[in-house]
Amino acid sequence: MTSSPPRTLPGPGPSSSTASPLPASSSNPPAADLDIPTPTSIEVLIRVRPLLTHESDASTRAASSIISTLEDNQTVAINHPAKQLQCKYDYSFPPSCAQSDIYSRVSQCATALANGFNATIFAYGQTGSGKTHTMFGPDGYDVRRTSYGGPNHAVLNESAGVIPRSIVQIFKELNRKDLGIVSTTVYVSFVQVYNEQLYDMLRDPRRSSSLEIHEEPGVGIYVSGLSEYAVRNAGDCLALVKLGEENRAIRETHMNTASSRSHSLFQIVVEQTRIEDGAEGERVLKSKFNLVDLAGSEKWDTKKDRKFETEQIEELTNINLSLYTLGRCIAALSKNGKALEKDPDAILGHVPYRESKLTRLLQDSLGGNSKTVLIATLSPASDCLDETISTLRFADRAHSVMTFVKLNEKRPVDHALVQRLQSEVARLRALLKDGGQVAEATVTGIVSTPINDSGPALQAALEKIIALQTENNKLRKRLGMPELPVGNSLPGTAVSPRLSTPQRHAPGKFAIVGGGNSSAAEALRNLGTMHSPQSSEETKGQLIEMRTSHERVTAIMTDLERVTSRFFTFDIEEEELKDSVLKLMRLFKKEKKSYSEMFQRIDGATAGGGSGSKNKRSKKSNKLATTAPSFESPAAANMSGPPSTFKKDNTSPFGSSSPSRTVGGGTEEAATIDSFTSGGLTVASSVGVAYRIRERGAADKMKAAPSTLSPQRSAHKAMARTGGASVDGGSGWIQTEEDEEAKLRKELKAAKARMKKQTEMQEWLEKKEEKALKQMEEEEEARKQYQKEQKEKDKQFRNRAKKQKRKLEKYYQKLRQEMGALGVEQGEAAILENGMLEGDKSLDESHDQGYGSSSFNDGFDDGAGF
Ligand SMILES: Nc1ncnc2c1ncn2[C@@H]1O[C@H](COP(=O)(O)OP(=O)(O)OP(=O)(O)O)[C@@H](O)[C@H]1O
Repeated sequence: MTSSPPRTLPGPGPSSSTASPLPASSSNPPAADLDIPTPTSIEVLIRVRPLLTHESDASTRAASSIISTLEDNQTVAINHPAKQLQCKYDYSFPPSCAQSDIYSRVSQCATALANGFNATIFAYGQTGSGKTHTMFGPDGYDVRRTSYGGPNHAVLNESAGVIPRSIVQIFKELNRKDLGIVSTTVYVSFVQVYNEQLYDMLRDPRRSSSLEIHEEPGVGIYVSGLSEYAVRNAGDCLALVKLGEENRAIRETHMNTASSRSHSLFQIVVEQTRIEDGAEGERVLKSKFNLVDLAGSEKWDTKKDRKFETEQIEELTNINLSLYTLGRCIAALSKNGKALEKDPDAILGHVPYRESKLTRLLQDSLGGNSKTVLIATLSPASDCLDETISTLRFADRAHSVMTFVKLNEKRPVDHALVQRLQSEVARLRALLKDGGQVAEATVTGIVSTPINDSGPALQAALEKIIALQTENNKLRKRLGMPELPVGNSLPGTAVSPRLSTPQRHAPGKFAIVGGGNSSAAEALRNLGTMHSPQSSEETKGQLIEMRTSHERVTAIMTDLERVTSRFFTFDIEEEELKDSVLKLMRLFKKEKKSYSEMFQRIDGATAGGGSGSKNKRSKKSNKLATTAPSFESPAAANMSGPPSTFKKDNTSPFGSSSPSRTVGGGTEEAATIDSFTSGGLTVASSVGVAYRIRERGAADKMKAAPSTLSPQRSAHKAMARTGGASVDGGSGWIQTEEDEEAKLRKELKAAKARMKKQTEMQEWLEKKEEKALKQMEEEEEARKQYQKEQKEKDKQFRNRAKKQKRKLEKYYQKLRQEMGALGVEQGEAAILENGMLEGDKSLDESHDQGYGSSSFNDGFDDGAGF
C-alpha cells in the first residue's frame, strides 16, 4: 500500500514563489510593467520551537512534544492521541533550525524594500511560542550587538532575529554601487498597540499619550504624532530597536516570563533617488517595511485564573479581541482572494479593518500594496494542542490572502517648478478674485484696449506715463540729448490723457505689473494685446469664464475635503469615499481640460499679432499652468519637503562620531547616510538620532488650536465657565473637593462599565472558542466515522476479492486439467494463468490506493468551522 501525499489545508493561493513580483536580490527591478500591481499570496512560514524545560518538567506541566516537520520542509505533523494531522505550508522549520535559516527565507523583503517595494513580515502565534525570539532574538539578547566589524563587513551574531538582520541587510543593499543611488533617507518608527491604544515606543515609555491612525490618498495608513527617526546607519537603527524594546509593555504570565502585552510595529521607510546607467532622468523611490511582533493569543480560564488583576484582564481581552478581528480580516480577505481567483471581476466582501487598531494599522500589509510574509510560531507542547491548531488554521487562511505589490516610484520633485506653479496659482487666484478690474489695473499701459471701458485706473496710468515722458525729456535736454515725442510716441496716435479710440501698439511696450513668467500674467498680457475691436468684451468674457472655472475648482476641492473628513469621522465607509473621490476627480479633470482650452484660446487669439519669441514663451507658460495640481497630502508634502539641516546630538550610544559616508556613492569605510532631508521638525533624540513628527493635514492643526491657548485665556475661559470662581494657578482647572469626588465617581463608574464589558467580551470569546472546538470535535468524529466506514467497505471488498480469487483458481485448475487433456504445453498454461491473475492483482492495488492509509490526511475539511 502506498500512502498519499500530505494534504494542504484548504484553499491555498498560488504559490508565492511563482507569483512573487520581487526582483532577484542581485539585480535592479526592471522599470517596465512595475506600475501594474502584481497579485501575490501571503507567504506562510511555520516555526516550531524546541520544548522548553518548564514545559516538560513533571512537577509543572509534564508536557511532551507532539509536533514534527517532515522532510519536504513544508509539512507540519501533529501527533497527539486526540488529534493526528498533517498540513502543508510554504515552508516549515523544525525546532532545531537556526535564526539564520529563518532569515534566509525572508531576506527577500529587505531586498525588495531597497528596490522600492513595500514589504511586511509579521509573527503570529500563541503566547510563549517564540514570536519575539524570532523577530528580535532570545531573552536578554542585545540587538545592538547584531553585527561585528562594521555594517559593510558585518559578521552577524547567530542569535540575531529577523529585525536586526533585516536592518544590517538594508544598509548593505543601500550601499551597493551598482544601483545608481544618489541620495537616500531612511526613517524608522516604532509603535505599539496596547489595550487598543497606539503609543510611540521611542518617545513615550510611560504610554502617556495615545496616537491616532489616519489614511490619506497617496500616503496610505499612518500614525499621526508618531516620531520618525532619520537614521544614518545600521547602528542608529539598532539602537532605536533596543530603546523601543525597553519601552514595550511586558508582563510575566504563566506561559512566558516576559510576555509581550502589546503588538509592536517597527517601520523602516526608505526614500531614495537613483540615476541609473542608460536611463533618462532620476527615479525617486519610496518604500516601507513593516516588521510586526504580535502579542500572543492566550486562553483565559475563568475557573482557574481567578487571581488575574483587572489590568491583566483588560490586556488579555484586548489582545484576544484584536487577534480575533485580525482572524476575521484574514478570513474575509481569504474569501475575497478565492473569489478573485475564480472571477477577476468578482464583487469583494467587506473586510472589518476598522474594528481594531491592529488591523487598521496592518491594513496596507494585509490586503494592499505589500509583499507580506507571515511567520506562525508554534510550541510543540502537548498541552498547547488547541492553540496550535488555531494557529495552523490562521496560517492556512493567510496563505490564500492576496496582496498587490507594485513599485513605489514617484516623479522627482522639481522644487523650482513647484515654486513657479505656486506663485502662478497665487497670482491666478488674485486675478480671478478681482476679476476684470484687476485685469485693467494690472495691465496698465496697454492702450490698445478700448479706453472707454477701461476705467480710472488705466486713465491714471496713462497720465503717469505722460508725466514720466515729460520728466524724461527734461533730463535729456539737460544732458544735451534730443527730446522724444510725448504722448504721441506710439505710431499713428496722439496719446492724450483721455484716449477715446482703440489703438494698436507693438506688444511689450508697456510693462505688466508684477510680470514674471507665469502663464496667468502671460494670458492677461495676451488679453491686452488682442487685435479685435471687441477685445475688451472678449477680455471681460474670458475673465468671467476664468473666475467661474476657478470657483468650480474651489468647490471641488471643498467637496474633496468634506468627503475625506467624513470618512475619518466614520460617517461613511471606504467604498463611498472611493466613489465620491473618483467622481470629484472626474469633475476636476473636466475642469482642468476646459481651463487648458481657455488658455489655448487666449494664446491663439494673440498668435497673429505677438512677436515670435513672446508666443514661444506663452506656450511654455501655458503648459505649466495646465499641469494638474498635486493632491499630495500635507503630510506627504512634508515628507518630500525642501532639505533642512540635520543637527546631530553627539550622545550616540556608539560614541561621538559615527563613520560617515554618503550612501551609494562615497567612501568605503562604513555604511552611513550622512546627507538626508527632513521636512518636518528636527530634534535630537536620546540616542543621538534626529526625528520628525508625523503630522496630519491643516484640518487637524486647526482642531488642535484651542489647546494652545495661552494660560491667561484658558483661565479666563474657566472663570467664565464657573461664574468667576478661583482658578488654580492659571492652568484653567479649578480644584475643588466636590469636583475631585465627582471625577473619581465618574472614573469608578467608567471602570466598572469597562470591566463588565470586558468580562462579557471574554465570555463571548470563550463561548465562540468552545463552539469552534465542539465543531472541530464533530468534524473529527465525522472523519473517524468516515474512515471506519471506508475500512469496513475495504474489508468487504477484500473478502469478495478473495472469494473471487478462489473461484478463479478453481477455474484455472479445471482449465489446466482440460488443457492437459487436450495436449497444450504446461508453459503456455502458466502464462495464461499468470496474465489473468496479474489483472486481478492490479485491481487489488488500485483499491488499496483509493482508500489510502494516512490517518492524518482528512484532518481538516474546508475549515468552515473556524
Ligand atoms: N526557537 C527557539 N529556541 C529556543 N528558545 C526559544 C525559541 N523560541 C522561543 N524560545 C524561548 O521561549 C520563550 C518564549 O519566547 P518568546 O518570548 O519569543 O515568545 P512570544 O511568542 O513572543 O510570547 P508572547 O506572545 O507572550 O510575547 C523565551 O524564553 C524564548 O527564549
